[in-house]
Amino acid sequence: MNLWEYDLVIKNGMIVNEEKQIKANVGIKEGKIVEIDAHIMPNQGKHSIDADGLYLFPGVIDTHVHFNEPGRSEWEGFKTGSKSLAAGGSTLFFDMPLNSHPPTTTKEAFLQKDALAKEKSLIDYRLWGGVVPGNLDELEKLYQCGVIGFKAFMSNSGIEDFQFSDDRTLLQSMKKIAELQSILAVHAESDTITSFLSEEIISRRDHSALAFANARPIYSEIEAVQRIIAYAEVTKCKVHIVHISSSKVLKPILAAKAKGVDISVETCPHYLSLTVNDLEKLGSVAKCAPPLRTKQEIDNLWAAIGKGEIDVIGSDHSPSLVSMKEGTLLEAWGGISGCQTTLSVLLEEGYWKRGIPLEMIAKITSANPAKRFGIFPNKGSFSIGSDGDIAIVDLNEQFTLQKEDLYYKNKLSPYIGKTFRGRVKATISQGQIVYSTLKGNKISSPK
Ligand SMILES: NC(=O)NC(NC(N)=O)C(=O)[O-]
Ligand SMILES: [Zn+2]
Ligand SMILES: [Zn+2]
Repeated sequence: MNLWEYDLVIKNGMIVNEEKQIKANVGIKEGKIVEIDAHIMPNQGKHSIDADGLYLFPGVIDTHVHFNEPGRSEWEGFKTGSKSLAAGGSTLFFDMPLNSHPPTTTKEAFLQKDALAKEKSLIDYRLWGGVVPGNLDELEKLYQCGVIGFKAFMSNSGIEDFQFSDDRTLLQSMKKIAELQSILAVHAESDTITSFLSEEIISRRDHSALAFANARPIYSEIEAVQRIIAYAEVTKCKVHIVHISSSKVLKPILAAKAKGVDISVETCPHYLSLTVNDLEKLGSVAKCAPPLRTKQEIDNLWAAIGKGEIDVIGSDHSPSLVSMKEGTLLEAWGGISGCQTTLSVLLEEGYWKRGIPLEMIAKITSANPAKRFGIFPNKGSFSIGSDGDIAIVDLNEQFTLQKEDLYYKNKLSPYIGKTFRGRVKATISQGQIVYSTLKGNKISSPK
């Protein structure tokens, strides 16, 4: 007979879901939420957490990380990557097909990566499959392996072993992905525009932040988005536009949605908090593509979030060796490490500075991604029968991020030294406490 009714009880926390906040106790058993009630007694749980004064968010689903394993595990890896996510309140991630080697463009590569993720990840995960010129015949096999969706680039990916897709590759792959009823995530920048403009600054040897940003302009994103929308209309393929840097890119996406195109959109914490001036000041630690924009663009993206126009937040954690961030801005690795700081950035910039409701933050970090990628309500929901995936947050705790706080293999972050209000105190993934800084009478286990 089981002595305990629940494996874990979290009492007195304020539960935040996409619609409302309620104060209740939560009972978790065998990895699932089995009770949400004002009356569960804490001693009914084998383990218990006193969350009085704390907020319980549905575990953050990070739809966009590059953990580089196998092949480039010196850059990150499933162990350090998932530990960083857990420390930031994430309980599920979708790993991108590129920056690992081999890239996840074949069934064999999928199986190799999946075995490593299974062995090493602290939290739950899914893998993206890659679309590259020449791997059309692999898409169905990848789908059968259980990929969460497919990813293609419309411009240079920054890495030799993952080529961007020409228009014909896009059309053929989208037709296939539509048949499979899966989804294509797209890095939408025009290669023609970005390479044309980049050649100019390279020949001028202009290494300034503004030159880099101007060589990857907003209209290059808009052009790519418009083209992919046209291809979505032709093929009826579901699409998801990753990491938009400006609300101007949102306009054609919203217009397509209104016309019935099955399209969704992601932005990242860095487009919601950092500007091209920060790139100038911080250097290549803040280099990414598309690049950081202006304060006005940040405000406009937040306004769009307030209106519910952005579906999903992904960190686009794209780490590298520290040495790859040295040298000039044009040579340095393009990608920001950010998977640990998503919730803190959203709480500071969204909730505290701009009054974005906590429910909206829960929606774009958890409920929406789960719905869009077909895993709701098992994931992304605070309800009976859902996975016990919870981030316990002290909204009022202020902290200044230190390099030593980071669990990344390479401790790079544009947020080191920045102060945030809202700190993750513990993370529960499928009922297991995978991260906790709760102490003393706040957390108890059988003696
Ligand atoms: N090779 C990359 O990881 N690229 C990533 N880099 C960025 N965003 O700067 C991305 O997602 O495009
Ligand atoms: Zn990208
Ligand atoms: Zn990425």
